[in-house]
Amino acid sequence: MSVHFRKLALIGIGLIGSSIALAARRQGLVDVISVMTRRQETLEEARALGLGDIYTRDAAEAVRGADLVILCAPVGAYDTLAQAIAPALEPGAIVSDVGSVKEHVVKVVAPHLPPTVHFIPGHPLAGTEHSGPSAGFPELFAGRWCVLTPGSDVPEAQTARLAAFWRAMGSNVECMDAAHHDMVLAITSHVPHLVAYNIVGTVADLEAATQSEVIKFSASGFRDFTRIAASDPVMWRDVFLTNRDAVLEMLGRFLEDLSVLQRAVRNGDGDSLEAMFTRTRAIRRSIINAGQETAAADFGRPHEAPPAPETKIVRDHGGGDDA
Ligand SMILES: NC(=O)c1ccc[n+]([C@@H]2O[C@H](COP(=O)([O-])OP(=O)(O)OC[C@H]3O[C@@H](n4cnc5c(N)ncnc54)[C@H](O)[C@@H]3O)[C@@H](O)[C@H]2O)c1
Ligand SMILES: O=C(O)C(=O)C[C@]1(C(=O)O)C=C[C@@H](O)C=C1
Repeated sequence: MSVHFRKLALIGIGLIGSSIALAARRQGLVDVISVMTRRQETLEEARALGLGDIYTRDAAEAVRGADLVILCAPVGAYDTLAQAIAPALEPGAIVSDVGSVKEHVVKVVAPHLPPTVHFIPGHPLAGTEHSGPSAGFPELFAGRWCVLTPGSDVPEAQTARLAAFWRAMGSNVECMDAAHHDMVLAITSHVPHLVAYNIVGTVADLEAATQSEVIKFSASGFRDFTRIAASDPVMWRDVFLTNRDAVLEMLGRFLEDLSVLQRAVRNGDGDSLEAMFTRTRAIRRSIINAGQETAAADFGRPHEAPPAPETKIVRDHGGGDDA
């Protein structure tokens, strides 16, 4: 099993696409990188940064001859992009993506793909609030999880090959089914972003209404929220349009728990508040400790031999054939 690919096609070259280009190049995982994007201006930016070897606005041309294709555009563009690349895909190629939602991706991409390719949706749980080709950096995936959601028809060796690619870029890899992914990410990523967008919007409205300098004197806790709320508007619009059910379910749970806190504040229930905050402080500390352990992995050395496949299977995939 080889972790090396002849030609990697990146369809979309923003924060995630450019980080893959830089990491794959640095680790010697690919011979040729073709870069496709919709706008000429973005393509020229990618070219100036030297992110690839071939630059095109034609998605079919980008994937021709590629043995690894990764969709790195906002998920709202996937349907059209899948249709465009399908006739040009090389038999045996791995087709993957990095989208923040997974059931929708399976639903809109899989029906267009020929049966000769291996479709393995993916999601690196790593990012920043920045976007565009110049936002990428090769260490983005180091010590971070990458979730793969292969359908049951995908040979294990192909999933292991893609998992080895992500591990060579520094990621830990876990497989799960698409619906489980969407539920977990709804509460750990999508609802937190919604909360950040909301609180920053509320503060801005209050500032305008009271004509006071609320934002100028904001403390660092609020500034942490503004970082998240600065995330790409198109990407996040698409996340909420395509993971609606899971987000609404988790938002309901979140609002119930918030009203428990509201009651504790109203009643002056210090014991409940302190117990809650003690629990969440412990969670933060355990995340930081776990992060330090995984980041200590030996990422950064040029990739020499493919690591043994040790991809963890969390659940059988149940969503691959719903397309
Ligand atoms: N930003 C994050 O934190 C993060 C993390 C993990 C996964 N993701 C996922 O990665 C994907 C890309 O996100 P990003 O942060 O790199 O976004 P980005 O805005 O930085 O880049 C998106 C790129 O997609 C391309 N693009 C946009 N519309 C297109 C279209 N219609 N056709 C072809 N190309 C198009 C452009 O090259 C653009 O630069 C999204 O699906 C997102 O859900 C993002
Ligand atoms: O660090 C950040 O800025 C992010 O928001 C990254 C983050 C997240 O952790 O929620 C955002 C969206 C992704 O799909 C994966 C990662």
